[in-house]
Amino acid sequence: MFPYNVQIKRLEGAEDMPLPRRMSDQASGFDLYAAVTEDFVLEPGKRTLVPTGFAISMPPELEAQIRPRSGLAFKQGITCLNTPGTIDADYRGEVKVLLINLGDEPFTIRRGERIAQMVFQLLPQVRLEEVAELTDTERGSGGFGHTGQQ
Ligand SMILES: O=c1ccn([C@H]2C[C@H](O)[C@@H](COP(=O)(O)OP(=O)(O)OP(=O)(O)O)O2)c(=O)[nH]1
Ligand SMILES: [Mg+2]
Repeated sequence: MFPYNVQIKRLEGAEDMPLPRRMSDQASGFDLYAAVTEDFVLEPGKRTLVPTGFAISMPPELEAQIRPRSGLAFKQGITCLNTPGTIDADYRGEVKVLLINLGDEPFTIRRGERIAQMVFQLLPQVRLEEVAELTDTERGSGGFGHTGQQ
């Protein structure tokens, strides 16, 4: 049922941190815990890179996405600035979460709080092939709302 093994390594100073965790059996995301060493106040309109205290290694056909938690976004305006954040399969550094406060109030990031979630995705292996002409389609180059609003 779980065919993809992803290795996870706790980083120095994060021995006490919970590992990313699914909060229900079939949750898409593993919730990520802030590994800040002290409380950090994120003022409205500001952004910060939050450590998680771990690094991962996954098979090349996977990527991981860092996504916001909707509760934090709805209640406090806290989201990921670069959502979805991309964790490349060959990245071995600490997974970090780029949070921004789009709310009206300062938001305190505390160690051990769940601040985002990590979703693994299958990534098709693609190589780009340069050509002089592309195939024709009905849409052609129409886009950006060319079919109208309704
Ligand atoms: O939310 C994020 C986004 C990225 N990363 C790490 C893992 C990822 O593999 C690496 C590079 O991310 P990305 O490709 O998005 O950033 P870049 O600006 O293109 O940096 P690089 O030139 O290092 O690829 O940074 C995170 O830890 N959290
Ligand atoms: Mg990159």
